Amino acid sequence: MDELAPLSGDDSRRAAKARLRFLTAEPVPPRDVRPPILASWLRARRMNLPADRIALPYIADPDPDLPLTRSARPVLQRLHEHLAGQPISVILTDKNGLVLRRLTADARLSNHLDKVHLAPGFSYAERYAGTNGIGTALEGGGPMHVFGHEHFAEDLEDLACAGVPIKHPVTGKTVGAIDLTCWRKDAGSLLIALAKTTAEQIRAALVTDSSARELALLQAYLQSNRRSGDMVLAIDEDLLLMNAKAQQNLDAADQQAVLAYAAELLARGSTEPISTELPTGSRVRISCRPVEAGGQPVGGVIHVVAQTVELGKAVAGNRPPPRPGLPGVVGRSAPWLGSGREVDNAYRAGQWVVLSGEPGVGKVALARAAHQQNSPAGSCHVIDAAAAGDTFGPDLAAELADEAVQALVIRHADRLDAAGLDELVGVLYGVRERRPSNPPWVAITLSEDGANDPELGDLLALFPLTVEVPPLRHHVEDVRELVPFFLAQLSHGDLTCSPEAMHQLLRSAWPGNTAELYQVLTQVVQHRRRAGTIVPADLPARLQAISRRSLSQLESLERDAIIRSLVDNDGNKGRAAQSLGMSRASIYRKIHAYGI
Ligand SMILES: Nc1ncnc2c1ncn2[C@@H]1O[C@H](COP(=O)(O)OP(=O)(O)OP(=O)(O)O)[C@@H](O)[C@H]1O
Repeated sequence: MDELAPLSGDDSRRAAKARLRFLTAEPVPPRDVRPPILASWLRARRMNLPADRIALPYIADPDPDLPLTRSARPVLQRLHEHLAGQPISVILTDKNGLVLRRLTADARLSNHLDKVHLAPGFSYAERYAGTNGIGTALEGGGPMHVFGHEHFAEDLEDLACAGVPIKHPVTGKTVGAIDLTCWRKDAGSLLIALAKTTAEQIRAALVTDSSARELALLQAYLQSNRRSGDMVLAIDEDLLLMNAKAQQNLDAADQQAVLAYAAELLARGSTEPISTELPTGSRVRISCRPVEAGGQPVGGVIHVVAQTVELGKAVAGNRPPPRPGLPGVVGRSAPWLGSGREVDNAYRAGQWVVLSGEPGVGKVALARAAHQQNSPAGSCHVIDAAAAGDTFGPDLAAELADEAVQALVIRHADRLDAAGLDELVGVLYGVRERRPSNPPWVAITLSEDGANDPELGDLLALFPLTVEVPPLRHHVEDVRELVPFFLAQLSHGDLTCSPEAMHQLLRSAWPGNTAELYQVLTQVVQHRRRAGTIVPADLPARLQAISRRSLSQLESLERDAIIRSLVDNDGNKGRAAQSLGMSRASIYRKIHAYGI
């Protein structure tokens, strides 16, 4: 049987019989089915895929700005026009089989493809759809033609498809696939030839576009590098350029942190510099300028400026050894360590500090940890302003007058009413006069909006520094350390977490942050009275149900923007979509995909 020629009537009947035999676990004569098809059927069987229907999950709203989508656009459009009204559908997918675009001129074929979910947002990877032109071509890494009964799922038996992987012209890696799908009865050997030519044209367009993009980025980088003596880096999706100064002064952890900050600035479209501390303790100012080519964003040029003379390796040989994290808290991600270092430095400098962030992110925990690090023998008191009674002012004054109190944390300061705020400001103003030789260190915690509340102006004037504590979803990798840390406290080391349960915990968005993780583990420990290993079935149902992949940093920023917009628009999805400049359909899909 010719590997790429369409099946004759006899071949087709033989393939139908072979499929039936295969599904009823009878031996399949090798001449009745092509070897790559049989191999694919076996893979589908191993994955327990249903053969009687197609059951695909909706994966994600395709990004119209992927380099592949952009480069392929004119090629697909031209082919679509040439096919003028023919019942052939032109389909572009990413490297995982996620359908990015579908162009179909024929309404009947288009309806059928909708029914079998061969549509943008669904993945035709073999692991979901079984044997098919897209998934099987991607699996085999070469052109693949799948006719009628050769499809594993019965729903696809009326179709024929020819898929060809698209390889990146420079890296040679598969970046996507092109697929032509038509009715089984219309299939001809030209289908695969046409798919191959189209894949080649897209590859050529990728060469032109990626060199234009890379050239624009390189020019912007070289200009910045020539003009400034700063550490300069440039990034796009695949490329990282770095000058010698950045290479010498930033170690791997610092580089990663700089790139994470730059990605955040680029996503926000912000050119305002940010000041921060890097994991090795260097204080720097980071700014990021977006670079465009042909009106499309291609990446950014990052400037990193050292803010103190002690900057890490800038003083060669004098680099202080990296300090460990603060006592009593765990987590090694750059955002978490960065916040910890800022609070720690503030404590050592006697600088009062505002800790702002979502509920349960660990604001009080960080303030306590900084105190523990620097004055382990002294006492640190925490007052909750949300529970303040009539005697809030006098209680606070008494606490602060006590010379033994070296640190005071006032949590939820933004929940005080106007009178409470006045009292707080009055007491804090008086404290340095009353304890001139031994002033206490004071930290207040605010919700993320509190820092911008004009009512808090007088209070905030007393605090020169605000440290943002990141939500857990922005450093979810720290869950790996938080879980054993909390389990040791809650179960005295009797319980450990299985890799499968950890996998589920790492996938949650943790809207209640670390406090929610602690609560979940408390529940698990209470329900599981026996010592041993926590498995997914021990977790609350909502965590067991999470099957989404982990979100990238940009995706989690997008999810946050959608949540904020929904809150601002009282949950009205239409208005939220409008204010974000996305369609209603997109916001519905994203709400579903991000599990909002
Ligand atoms: N990195 C961490 N390591 C260990 N424990 C942590 C960490 N972060 C938070 N916790 C613990 O998580 C719980 C919640 O933290 P914390 O009370 O400090 O949050 P918060 O941001 O001050 O909350 P809220 O805004 O509700 O006042 C506490 O039990 C705290 O000890």
